[in-house]
Amino acid sequence: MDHDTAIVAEHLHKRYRSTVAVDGVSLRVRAGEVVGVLGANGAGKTTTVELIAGLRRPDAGRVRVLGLDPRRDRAALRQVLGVQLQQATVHHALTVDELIGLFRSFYPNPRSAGELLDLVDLTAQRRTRFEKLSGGQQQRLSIALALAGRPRVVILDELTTGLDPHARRRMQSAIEQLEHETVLLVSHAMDEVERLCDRVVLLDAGRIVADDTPAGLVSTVGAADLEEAFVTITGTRPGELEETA
Ligand SMILES: Nc1ncnc2c1ncn2[C@@H]1O[C@H](COP(=O)(O)OP(=O)(O)OP(=O)(O)O)[C@@H](O)[C@H]1O
Repeated sequence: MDHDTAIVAEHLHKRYRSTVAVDGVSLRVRAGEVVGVLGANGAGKTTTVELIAGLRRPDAGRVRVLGLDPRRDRAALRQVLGVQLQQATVHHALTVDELIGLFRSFYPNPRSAGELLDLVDLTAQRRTRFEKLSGGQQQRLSIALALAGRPRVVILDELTTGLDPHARRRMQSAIEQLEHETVLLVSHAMDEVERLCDRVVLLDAGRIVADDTPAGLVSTVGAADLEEAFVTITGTRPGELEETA
């Protein structure tokens, strides 16, 4: 893998019992690129990023993140990869300060607690236990925790879903401020993808059906905007459930 490449996924397959979730996904992400992963509900986005993060084992295929095998090189990967998932799995009785301190302690050169609190606008909640935070605040904290160790690669699964407009803008500008990081961003918000992403991959039934810049995708199908391109290619709207046979 050359130095320019941050993520390589080759021919990934993942099945859950009778459901084929990921059906031959191959993807290459250059260092510093911000790539959006789009698709209807159930298209395989979360499974794909979980395979890349090493949280699930592919049935077939190969993943490398900065040259590391996510399952074999777990400890090394944890130092360079930050992951924000839909379901936070943190200790609910700990306060915001304690969780940030805990995550900072995992890394040799973490972002400061003040910077992290400011980034996600939780300074006023720093002494609040996780379980007492609102859903949106918990989500913002999980973004701060994903960024605590200055990861070189960041995986964000639904960065702003469920956040109010102010918090959405705030989280998007936090991601815009990341300068050298490689970002894989699962999103249903087409405005967010157009704003943040250099490139988008569109999944449909576990396969990549488009891989282009947002503008390239729009012009290829002759759409007015990314949302219309999404509808044209997948036959569903972003966030809508995919038709199953
Ligand atoms: N743990 C699991 N066990 C069984 N089936 C699963 C599991 N996780 C996902 N699936 C199925 O695999 C398919 C892909 O799911 P996945 O969560 O990857 O899609 P997604 O594109 O992230 O969807 P969403 O937009 O709703 O988050 C779906 O049909 C889903 O029902």
